[in-house]
Amino acid sequence: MTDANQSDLKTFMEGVRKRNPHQDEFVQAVEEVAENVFDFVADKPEYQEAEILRRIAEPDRIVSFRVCWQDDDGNVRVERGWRVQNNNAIGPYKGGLRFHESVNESVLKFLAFEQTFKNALTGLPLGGGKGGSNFNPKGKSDREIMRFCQSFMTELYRHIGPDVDVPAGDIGVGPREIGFLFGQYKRIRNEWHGVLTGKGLEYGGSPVRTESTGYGVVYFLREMLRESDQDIEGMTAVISGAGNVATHAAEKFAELGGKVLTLSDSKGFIHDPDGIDTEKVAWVREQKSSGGSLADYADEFSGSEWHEGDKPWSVDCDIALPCATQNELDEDAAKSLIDNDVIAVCEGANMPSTADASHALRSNGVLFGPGKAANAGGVAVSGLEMSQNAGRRTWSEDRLQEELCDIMKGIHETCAEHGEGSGPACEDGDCKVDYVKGANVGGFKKVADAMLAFGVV
Ligand SMILES: NC(=O)C1=CN([C@@H]2O[C@H](COP(=O)(O)OP(=O)(O)OC[C@H]3O[C@@H](n4cnc5c(N)ncnc54)[C@H](O)[C@@H]3O)[C@@H](O)[C@H]2O)C=CC1
Ligand SMILES: O=C(O)CCC(=O)C(=O)O
Repeated sequence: MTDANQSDLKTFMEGVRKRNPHQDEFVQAVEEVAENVFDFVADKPEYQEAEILRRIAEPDRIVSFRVCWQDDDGNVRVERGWRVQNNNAIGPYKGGLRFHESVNESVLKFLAFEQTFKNALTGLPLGGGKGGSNFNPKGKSDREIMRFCQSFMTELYRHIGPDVDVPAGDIGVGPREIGFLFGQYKRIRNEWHGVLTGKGLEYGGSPVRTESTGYGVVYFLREMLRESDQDIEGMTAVISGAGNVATHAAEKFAELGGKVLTLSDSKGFIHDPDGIDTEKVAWVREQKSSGGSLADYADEFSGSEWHEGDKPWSVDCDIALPCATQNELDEDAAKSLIDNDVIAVCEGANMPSTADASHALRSNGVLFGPGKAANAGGVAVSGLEMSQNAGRRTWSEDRLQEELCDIMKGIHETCAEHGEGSGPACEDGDCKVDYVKGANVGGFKKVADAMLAFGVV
């Protein structure tokens, strides 16, 4: 990047920081994209003059609302709900809902911003959005969750629609919550619309949506490894998280002949040197969905250990798949992985690596698949769920598995095209595809070209 570009980038980021005070996650996500985009548009005045990135980094709108509900003891509870509609240049806003106590506007803005690029990379006509609440379903009864979801949808329904904005699940929002939300939307509107994805198969859901994010991560990893004639078979992986993405990534990694050494939650991690095979993954899924503790794994499977309060990144491995939450892998964790000669890090979660960690890994020649590319399989199959609903059809599982595989290959190709022969390691003569740059530029170009066509709106 030239000095002039560097100075423009600095001014741009100062503006972003000033307009979004105390929104660290959002600023982090914008900065990661801006570094690559400023370089890309340096000789393209049409994008510069139209201020495309400045416009994408300002959400189209943010709806914030009060959500009142009653707990089982009759107490009135008050939470906050949001929907961030970031950009709909190439299709209706699309992205999940997160219910977790850590949810705030900064987190949802970063997720909606990332989603805009991710959805563009899928090649499907999907804009970017995200929403959620600081409500935490953990420890709540089914009735309490139902009442909360009904109250949340009683406000949200005004802002969504099959051609407007189509939410789905994310942390804390699984099939149970989607059922309650969809039931309330249908009751209020008296219309059956494919207005949410991740629905149950009995009422318009798509085969393979449940597995698609985790499986997609492993398909993307497989493509990255292929570039250097390597294969998952015989490799070891450290995986964080124990939810939808983590367990399906673990299942597919094991199915393809790899050995999964760890899974984790916010309380600690399990290390099983014998490997967490598909049967053990099924046990973890059942244990977590019934509200049980991951720590019990060590009693259930001999030879394994529970590490209270720790993260799994110091365990020796070939591959790391962070699949829990943002900024869970910091620079120290990256150094441990580098010291253990990790080959690849592929992000199942959204922005799980800090900026310093991402830079350290890439500078040291580690293949690095950013979340907006690697975890796009979930929203891609959501896009296919929308197509099925619109056509009043359900496609076969085989067809959807094949489409998912093809879409992940396509995303890999886009990243390779725009990230070829660059990246921090090039300075040391160890040139690999820079998937971060490839994903940022590939996603940006698709959205930017549509925005150019619309003029200044
Ligand atoms: N579900 C989906 O289709 C997609 C999810 N993602 C991302 O994947 C990540 C995981 O989402 P899901 O598996 O769907 O959620 P989930 O609710 O099924 O599981 C989340 C997992 O992360 C763990 N976790 C949450 N906060 C944590 C913390 N502070 N420290 C350590 N562990 C923590 C939980 O214990 C749980 O095991 C999130 O970043 C989400 O945005 C990305 C693309 C699609
Ligand atoms: O399927 C969807 O629309 C949501 C997926 C999502 O939230 C994500 O990709 O982070």
